[in-house]
Amino acid sequence: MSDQIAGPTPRMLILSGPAGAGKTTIVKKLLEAAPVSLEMSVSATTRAPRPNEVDGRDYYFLTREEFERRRAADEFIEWAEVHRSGHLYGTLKSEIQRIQQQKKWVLLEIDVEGAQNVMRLFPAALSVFLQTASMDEYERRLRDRGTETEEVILRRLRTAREELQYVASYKHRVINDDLERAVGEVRQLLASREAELNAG
Ligand SMILES: Nc1nc2c(ncn2[C@@H]2O[C@H](COP(=O)(O)OP(=O)(O)O)[C@@H](O)[C@H]2O)c(=O)[nH]1
Ligand SMILES: Nc1ncnc2c1ncn2[C@@H]1O[C@H](COP(=O)(O)OP(=O)(O)O)[C@@H](O)[C@H]1O
Repeated sequence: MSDQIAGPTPRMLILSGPAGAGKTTIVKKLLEAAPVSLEMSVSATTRAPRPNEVDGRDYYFLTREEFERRRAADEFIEWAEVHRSGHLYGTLKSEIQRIQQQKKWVLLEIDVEGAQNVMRLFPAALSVFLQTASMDEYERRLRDRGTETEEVILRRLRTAREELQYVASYKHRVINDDLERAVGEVRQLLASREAELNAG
């Protein structure tokens, strides 16, 4: 599966967590400032873009046919159907290659299922599960964001409860109650891992 990717990089950060946990917010802050040079792998998805999203920057927005064609052509290192939404999400090999060629850290913001597959392929990757302080807080944020219907919110809450069972498979867990502290923790993890890799 990873055959086309030269030398599986240990410089990879996998970030997962329930919808509304703050992944997008934290990724944005990391891309603004981090102790290592890192770049986001832009995923492909069959879901529709939100009003502020740009094709090729936030996601590659594909039709289901195009996604399936690329999947059949073995263009993904992993893919998953997320949130029982019926929508497919996947990490393109070409993205990993593009970032590796620049000798940067690869940042993957992917769901728990996809993350399990990537961890198998790249066991040396740094993995972080992002959590909110409580399920109540999580629900409040999801509602405050105001981008989803009630049905979607309820489905995501169910998914979030299931996802919590995967926490143990991540190397680190960061609680995003205070945003600056949470971002600081992730930056610290990156710095420590980079120092470790440079030493060894
Ligand atoms: N497996 C996998 N999951 C992805 C990928 N890209 C995004 N996701 C996950 O898809 C889920 C939904 O993302 P999105 O539609 O942007 O909604 P959001 O979580 O509310 O921002 C999140 O859990 C992401 O981590 C990918 O390439 N592969
Ligand atoms: N530490 C925090 N405290 C309060 N609100 C936060 C915090 N982190 C993120 N948020 C807010 O929570 C909402 C969901 O965050 P978002 O980054 O979109 O989550 P995700 O990408 O995990 O779905 C957004 O409105 C965001 O501004």
